[in-house]
Amino acid sequence: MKRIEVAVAVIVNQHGQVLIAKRPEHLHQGGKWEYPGGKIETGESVHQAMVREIREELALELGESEELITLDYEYSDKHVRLCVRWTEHFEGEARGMEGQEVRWVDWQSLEDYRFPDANLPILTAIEARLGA
Ligand SMILES: Nc1nc2c([nH]c(=O)n2[C@@H]2O[C@H](COP(=O)(O)OP(=O)(O)OP(=O)(O)O)[C@@H](O)[C@H]2O)c(=O)[nH]1
Ligand SMILES: [Mg+2]
Repeated sequence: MKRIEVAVAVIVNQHGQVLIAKRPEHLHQGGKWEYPGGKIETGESVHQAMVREIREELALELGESEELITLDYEYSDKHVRLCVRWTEHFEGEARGMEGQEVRWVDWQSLEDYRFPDANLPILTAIEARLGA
């Protein structure tokens, strides 16, 4: 099965809150919460794809970012590589441009939200950074 490469953004504000969005019901893994992002297009770096997706989905402008974790996961119907980056640099107010619900969540509360199965290592990586 083809593996799709996805740029994923962990966006953190000055209060240690992380921005999450709810995936529309009709999409793959719909109804669950996600770190915003989307598919990397040909010729794009992960950072570039992430900046483009966050502009499209949330109307936020991201600044510099750094790698957090890269992980491969095989859903029954889809294989994904999540290239997850970390940024504390953004301008604007997050809005769900595609009608999706968007929330800033204390990092300690992330475990209360249902994310796609692939996501568990991302939570561990966030906790390692913010909980240290
Ligand atoms: N954005 C995002 N995608 C995730 C996460 N976890 C996870 O398994 N995925 C999977 O990665 C893929 C990302 O695709 P997407 O639907 O966001 O892609 P996209 O924004 O380019 O949308 P499109 O399909 O309309 O082009 C989906 O299969 C989704 O289920 C996550 O935390 N954030
Ligand atoms: Mg997306």
